[in-house]
Amino acid sequence: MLIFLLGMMGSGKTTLGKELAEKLGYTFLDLDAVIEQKENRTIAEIFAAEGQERFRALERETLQTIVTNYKQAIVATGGGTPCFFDNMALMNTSGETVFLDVSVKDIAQRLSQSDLSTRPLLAGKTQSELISFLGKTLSERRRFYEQARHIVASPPYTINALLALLPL
Ligand SMILES: Nc1ncnc2c1ncn2[C@@H]1O[C@H](COP(=O)(O)OP(=O)(O)O)[C@@H](O)[C@H]1O
Ligand SMILES: O=C(O)C1=C[C@@H](OP(=O)(O)O)[C@@H](O)[C@H](O)C1
Ligand SMILES: [Mg+2]
Repeated sequence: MLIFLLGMMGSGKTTLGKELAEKLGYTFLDLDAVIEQKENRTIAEIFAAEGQERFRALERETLQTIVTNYKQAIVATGGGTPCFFDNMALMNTSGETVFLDVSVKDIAQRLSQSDLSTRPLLAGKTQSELISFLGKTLSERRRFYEQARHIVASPPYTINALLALLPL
């Protein structure tokens, strides 16, 4: 089975995805990391050199390659993945989708302790700019995220909450 983790930057897709893959013995794929390997440059470098539009095209292409080549894996998507092209439909027809619905307050708290420069959409923002950007972005993206088959909406967002939802 393919399991796609969806949600905002900082919602824990990469962290929980790794843990879940280890627990289930599945391959773990982080969509951003696969793009970086393929391109031999970082997400920040892709945005800086070619802009978000090119990144979204690469993201779509990579998602399609994963869906074609893997039958069993946990896929941590990027925060924007569900919101471009028909990526949401592609994921819903290829496996199980889980939206990690973490509050803006919790996300901002987590991200303030991380290096924002690796996430080009957040780089250089103050804490109050970060909170207002995350709030606006989540309200625009929610309609895509809510197309996920499963939603994890209560803290502490553990893998046990994920395991309880999935038809394994
Ligand atoms: N369940 C959690 N509780 C608290 N902090 C978390 C949790 N999951 C992730 N984090 C922290 O939040 C930050 C972003 O996590 P990450 O997995 O990179 O998110 P995403 O891939 O969704 O952007 C990291 O610093 C990580 O250590
Ligand atoms: O929300 C977004 O548009 C993005 C999220 C990032 O992934 P994470 O959600 O893992 O930070 C990465 O794909 C890129 O910086 C754009
Ligand atoms: Mg990630």
